[in-house]
Amino acid sequence: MNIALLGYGRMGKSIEAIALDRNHNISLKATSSTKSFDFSKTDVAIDFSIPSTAVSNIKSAIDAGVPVISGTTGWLEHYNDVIEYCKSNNGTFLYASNFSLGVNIFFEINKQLSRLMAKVEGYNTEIEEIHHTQKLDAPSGTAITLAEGIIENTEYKSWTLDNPKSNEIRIEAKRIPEVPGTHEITYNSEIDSISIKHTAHSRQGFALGAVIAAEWIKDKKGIFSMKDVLNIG
Ligand SMILES: NC(=O)C1=CN([C@@H]2O[C@H](COP(=O)(O)OP(=O)(O)OC[C@H]3O[C@@H](n4cnc5c(N)ncnc54)[C@H](OP(=O)(O)O)[C@@H]3O)[C@@H](O)[C@H]2O)C=CC1
Ligand SMILES: O=C(O)C1=N[C@H](C(=O)O)C[C@H](O)C1
Repeated sequence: MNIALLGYGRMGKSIEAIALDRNHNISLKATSSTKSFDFSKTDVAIDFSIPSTAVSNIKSAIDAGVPVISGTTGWLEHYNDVIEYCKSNNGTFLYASNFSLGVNIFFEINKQLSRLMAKVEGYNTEIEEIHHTQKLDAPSGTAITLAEGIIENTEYKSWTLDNPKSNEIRIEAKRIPEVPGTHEITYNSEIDSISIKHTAHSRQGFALGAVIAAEWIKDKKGIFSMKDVLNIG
């Protein structure tokens, strides 16, 4: 399969290594200096770029009739617009805030724990995420997905990075050099605390998940998520 990399930074390069290892070719390596994208030899596009350019990258692939997956975070206020664009152009699109298998299992554990915690009183929920200091967005896309999983099952209505109201989940975003991505959810009461935590040891899990998603989506039409790819949840 021929893969276009829309973004050739830390993730683009990790994806390239895994894609080549799985006998794929890289048809395009786009960076901030790439003027236009030539998709003529591309089967699937993978966008891991920056928040301000993700939407136009995704739409370019849809315009070219190329299935596109995106792992770029920090652009989700435009998610519905992209979905409408994809549907009206009969395109193929998959977004995941986190492509790693471990985190996608963690998303399901988070939802199950939140269902249990909704049945008891006296606990406050907090999410902590830690990433490297080059990260442009806060909170992480993964932390937002975790918060949404809790909101779905509890009385919480939204999340905040600031002082939380009683119906808000506080997300603390820490930036520490070289950390690939750590997420922890804690339920605190006066009596005890319950925590679940996922720690990425490298970017390999994100990159492998993205290549697996690209292989899966190649000949499909529509809007998908990692739940479709991994058949979990
Ligand atoms: N969903 C997931 O599993 C994961 C998501 N991410 C997310 O992926 C994104 C990328 O992360 P990371 O690789 O670490 O970031 P980097 O900063 O290392 O890479 C970003 C890349 O995007 C390129 N870029 C900038 N503008 C454009 C443009 N207009 N068109 C095409 N490419 C462009 C940059 O070009 P240049 O080199 O010229 O600056 C660079 O190559 C982030 O949003 C991050 O949060 C990260 C890990 C996992
Ligand atoms: O920027 C990163 O590095 C990461 N971003 C994603 C996010 O915002 O959740 C996924 C992963 O945690 C690494």
